[in-house]
Amino acid sequence: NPSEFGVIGLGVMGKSLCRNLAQNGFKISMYNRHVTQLEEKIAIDFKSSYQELSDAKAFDDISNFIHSIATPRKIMLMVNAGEAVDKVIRELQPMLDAGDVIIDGGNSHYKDTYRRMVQLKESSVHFMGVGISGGEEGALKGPSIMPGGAMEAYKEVGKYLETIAAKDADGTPCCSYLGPEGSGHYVKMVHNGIEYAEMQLLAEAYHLLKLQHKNPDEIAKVFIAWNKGELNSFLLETSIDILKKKEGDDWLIDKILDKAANKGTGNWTTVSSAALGTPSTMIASALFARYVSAFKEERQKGALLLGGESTVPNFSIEDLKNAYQLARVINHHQGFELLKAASSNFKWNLNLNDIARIWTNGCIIRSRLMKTLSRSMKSELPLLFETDTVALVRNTKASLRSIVRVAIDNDISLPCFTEALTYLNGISTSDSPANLIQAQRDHFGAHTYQRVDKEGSFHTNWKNDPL
Ligand SMILES: O=C(O)[C@H](O)[C@@H](O)[C@H](O)[C@H](O)COP(=O)(O)O
Repeated sequence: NPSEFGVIGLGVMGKSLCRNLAQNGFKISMYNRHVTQLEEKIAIDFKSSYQELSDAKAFDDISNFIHSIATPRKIMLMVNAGEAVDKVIRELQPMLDAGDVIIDGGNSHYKDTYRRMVQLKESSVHFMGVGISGGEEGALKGPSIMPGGAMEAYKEVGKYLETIAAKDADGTPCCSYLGPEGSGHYVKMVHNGIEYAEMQLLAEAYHLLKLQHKNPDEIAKVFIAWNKGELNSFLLETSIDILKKKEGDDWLIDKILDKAANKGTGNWTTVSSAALGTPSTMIASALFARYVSAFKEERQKGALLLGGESTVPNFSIEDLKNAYQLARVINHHQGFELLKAASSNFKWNLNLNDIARIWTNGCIIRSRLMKTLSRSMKSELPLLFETDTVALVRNTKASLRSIVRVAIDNDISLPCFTEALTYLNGISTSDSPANLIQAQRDHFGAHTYQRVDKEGSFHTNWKNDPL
């Protein structure tokens, strides 16, 4: 009997998805390419390692793999983003039939996804860019899935993706068709952008508590209390696990080098927000905080040459908690505003409530806040101006102000907390100083300006002396 679904690429995510598909009763074929003598056994060894894969077919020859799958074929690529995807497509395309569906489940750039869609269209093969979030465990037990591409293609593969996906509070799959072209990968990219700022906010809270000479266990206790309430989230739980992890008598966290890496999605999100003219300032701050962290030697030299004397910051846990809650809401507001801008710019007609719903389970940014947003978010109103958020701002802004003040007074760098307050003040300033910017642009570049008292655009000879 031919298989009904194929998976190419048995890395961490590929393996978990195969087991998830098999555990859900799907007849699958698995393929991993030859690289070294090791490869020889990858697919076959993997098959023999798990009972649920007993009916699965394992291949290290791509043509046998292709011919083991019923047509129209449904094949998911789980290979590294970039050239690896193009290489596999070049190998596959000559062997595929019209109507087959190729799904790219990796963290690919949405523009690459669109290019590949156009390329495969020449062979009447569908290509879908599908964001998959949740890491190794999520992929096995139920990830959050963000499909983009032709609806016609989704009709072929939706059943498989929805079955393996996490389920929301009502039991509905955290997977539904999002839109055309690279919209699926775009939504996953923004998911990761929000993830960057969420992680950075937790790192900044950890930093402040550590500067109060709290040890990792004591910091974990603070986070455990937060996790019981409104602030409950997967990333908070992850941070608690990490803070409690010991190596002998030492905490492992204290042994980890403070240089944050990245694989590109935060960068792409920041580039896209700049291109779309949407201020995703917290995601950008989180990305650049990772870049600053990479300059370890310079930071050590900076501490000696430029640093102030280290002082113990005096702040209340209550203020930190409120500041964290508000900063998270501003981060989500900016993320959804970026999705809104992309949806209108690319004419994708994204359903923001459904995206929030898909992000309530399975993914890295799943949280109680996301559940609230999936129910309350009204697409026409920016999240920040919604009644509940306005009330939250009124109740917690003082805390955010005091946390940022403590950072400034103690020479502590809190990029995301500080940016949250800066953005909040900026977006609630009716008379900004941008009028001087416009005049300066007109002065040195004749770029013209608009007036508050007359329609039209104006240019002024700013030099009082005649030209
Ligand atoms: O949603 C997810 O499951 C993760 O976001 C996943 O996609 C991956 O862990 C990212 O690559 C992390 O991004 P960085 O490597 O850039 O931190």
